[in-house]
Amino acid sequence: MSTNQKILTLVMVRKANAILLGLKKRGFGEGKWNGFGGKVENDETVAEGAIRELEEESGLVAKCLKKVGILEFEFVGNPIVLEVHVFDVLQYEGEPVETEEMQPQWFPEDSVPYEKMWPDDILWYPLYLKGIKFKGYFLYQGHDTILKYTLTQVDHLP
Ligand SMILES: Nc1[nH]c(=O)nc2c1ncn2[C@H]1C[C@H](O)[C@@H](COP(=O)(O)OP(=O)(O)OP(=O)(O)O)O1
Repeated sequence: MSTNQKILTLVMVRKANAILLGLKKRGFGEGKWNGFGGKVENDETVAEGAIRELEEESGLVAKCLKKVGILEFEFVGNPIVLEVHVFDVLQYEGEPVETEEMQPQWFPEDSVPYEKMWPDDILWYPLYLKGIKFKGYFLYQGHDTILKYTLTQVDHLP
């Protein structure tokens, strides 16, 4: 891993035809609805980081996770590349609770609040919701404008 790369997790929870999102109350992406997650610590695997962040931010304990995508984000003028590993939670325990970082809420899958989310979400959520694995790259100017991107379906993820 290059020193300019940061590994992050993004954990998606679904039930029936609804998806659980959290309104980020502070930090990176504040004010946006998003899945749960954050930075992977040095002493944990990416999957362990995903499980830890999900519990910290939503109160849910993931029992079974599947990696569904990898997204890379670059911001003009910033040498750091964010590598976000996206997981689907296949099984979990508990009920979502509001935490210091996130206010969780279920959304029907046909009413995802894309206008209040990262602008890349409307591009890759349709693949995610259909169960298609994906890899993406997005170059941002600020937090609202995507200058260019690539998004591809993949059969396998590392
Ligand atoms: N463009 C993007 N689209 C998206 O859907 N999720 C993104 C995204 N860029 C980052 N994320 C996700 C990854 C991760 O789950 C979260 C950022 O988590 P972080 O823990 O880094 O944020 P914080 O600034 O709150 O970190 P701390 O300083 O550790 O509290 O946002």
